[in-house]
Amino acid sequence: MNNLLTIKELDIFHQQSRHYLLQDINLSLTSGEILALVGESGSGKSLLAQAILQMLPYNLEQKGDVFYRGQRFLSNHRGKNIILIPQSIDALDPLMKIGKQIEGLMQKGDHHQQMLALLIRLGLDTEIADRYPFQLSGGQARRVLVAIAIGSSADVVIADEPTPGLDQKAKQDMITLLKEVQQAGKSILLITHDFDAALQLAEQIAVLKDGRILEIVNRAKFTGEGERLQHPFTKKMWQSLPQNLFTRS
Ligand SMILES: Nc1ncnc2c1ncn2[C@@H]1O[C@H](COP(=O)(O)OP(=O)(O)OP(=O)(O)O)[C@@H](O)[C@H]1O
Ligand code: NI
Repeated sequence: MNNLLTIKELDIFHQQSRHYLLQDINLSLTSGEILALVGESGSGKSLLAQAILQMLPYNLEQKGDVFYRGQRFLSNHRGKNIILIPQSIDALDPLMKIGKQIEGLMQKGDHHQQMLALLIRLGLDTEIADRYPFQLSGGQARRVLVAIAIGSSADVVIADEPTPGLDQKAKQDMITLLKEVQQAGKSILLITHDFDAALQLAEQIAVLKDGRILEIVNRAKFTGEGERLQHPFTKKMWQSLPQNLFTRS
């Protein structure tokens, strides 16, 4: 199996109190795959993204291993090999024009032309290349974050909560954009509380609860009343989807 990103026995804990936020996380992302990690708000999803990239807040510590293509992850893999689509659009550099931010992580060729082509491909007006982040709408800024990921040399994309509180149309647009990321040849670790979005995108779904992964389930197992699911929590999550509530009587 061609593993791009492997996470082994990863723990995250408070430096002072040794209180554990995440425990024994094991995941592997294969080439071309979308793997979803689904968990409730506050379950530690963003911290996991930060730990993978070695960007945890100073008061937290991590233990365990992260490998990129079999090599221990190093901070110079960040952006070049593994890129984050962050949860917050504030992650854009406020002082740099959008065009420059997209070109920043591109590797070869005519960056300017590639950048403009990307904007068009993602349904954005090329004029925004000359704007600053504060001049964009929230939806445009999210698209720009996706454009940066597609344009970068990284082949692993960690998408942290890409569909937060979006209306149905905006959410479906974002799902289409993430499929574009996959079609651009990248593998995605999709981190989300939106189980429905995860089911639409991912082949494998890891269920996070109380700091641990309960099970990693193939999408095909989400059928009927959930009889092929092992864990009661996963079953409940499946049965609580609006479309399943509707069909049950
Ligand atoms: N620097 C920190 N020090 C101590 N606790 C923290 C720190 N950062 C986050 N936490 C706590 O860790 C838990 C997990 O936070 P995290 O942001 O990873 O959640 P999340 O699953 O991404 O939630 P959401 O879906 O709302 O984005 C939360 O309870 C949060 O309060
Ligand atoms: Ni988060």
